[in-house]
Amino acid sequence: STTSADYTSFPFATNRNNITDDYEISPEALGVGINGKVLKCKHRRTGQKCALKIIKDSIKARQEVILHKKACENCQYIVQVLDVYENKFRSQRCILIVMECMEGGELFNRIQQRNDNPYTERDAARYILMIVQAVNHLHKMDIAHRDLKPENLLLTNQSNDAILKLGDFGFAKEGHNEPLPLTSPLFTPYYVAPEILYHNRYDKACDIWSMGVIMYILLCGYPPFFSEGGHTISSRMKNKIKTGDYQFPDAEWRNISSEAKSTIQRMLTVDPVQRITIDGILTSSWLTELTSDRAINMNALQDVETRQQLEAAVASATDDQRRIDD
Ligand SMILES: c1cc2nc(N[C@H]3CCCNC3)c3c(n2n1)NCC3
Repeated sequence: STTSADYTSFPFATNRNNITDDYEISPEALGVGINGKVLKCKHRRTGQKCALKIIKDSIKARQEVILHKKACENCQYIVQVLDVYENKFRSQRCILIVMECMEGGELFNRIQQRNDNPYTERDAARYILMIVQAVNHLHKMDIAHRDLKPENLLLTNQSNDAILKLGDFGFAKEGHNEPLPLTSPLFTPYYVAPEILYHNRYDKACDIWSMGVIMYILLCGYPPFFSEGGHTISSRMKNKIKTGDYQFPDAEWRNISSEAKSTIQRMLTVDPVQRITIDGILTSSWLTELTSDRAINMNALQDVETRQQLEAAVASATDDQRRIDD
């Protein structure tokens, strides 16, 4: 069960010494989120640049750290947790998470910089595939992230072939590990809620919905659901979300494949039970065609380059031979 007891002690060693013994912390904030700031810091011994998140100690804070550290192991698409410290500042107990520094910043800013020319389907698919891999890794560990958004998707560097990684596990939740005692004679089914019978599967389904919104934005540059005017959510916008009322305006969506649109439609399905799962996305024709023919294309491209290099080499060797003959 996920009672508080599970999160009072860390299942891994944390550092109790003062973090400034090992890291030089710069006042420069890399980013600001609702549950904490992220500062730049540098490992004194190795000089490695890192990111530091300081959160007030609490059961929720411990849950975030435990799930983030567990999730990042064996997954290159989740921001790596390098160190965890338990320190006290002015008698306030704090948890400090040292992470790899994602120098490319938030995907959110990258999308904004592109303002009116959104990604090509291929570029978008490159990012979406990395997000899908991260979410697949989480869902296979029975973890739901529950806060998927471009602000929590970070890039390793400023280049176009940067790797996209998922961070910020402040809302993450581990599903029920043990099966419910549905079969136990002591279990009275009269009072059990439907979501319990779904084994919290709808938690994971909300990640799929969020991915659908992110995929939509990557392909056209604006969100499927928005409120006229300001950023605050309006009741009209809420109703559009509840009824799955969105469009694919022709101007931006005319040249986008029907596979991409149908994949988005399966992700933006209002009923969580009908919504496509992460396995459904991994085996979707849009992703498989794109990644497979991309692989083929990559090989073909390399073949062409190799052939051109060979021809150039032969040509220059022939010139040399002719000069020698002359
Ligand atoms: C690791 C973690 C991290 N978090 C960051 N920013 C956080 C701020 C809160 C919302 N999610 C993203 C930034 C980073 N990094 N690097 N580099 C630039 C900005």
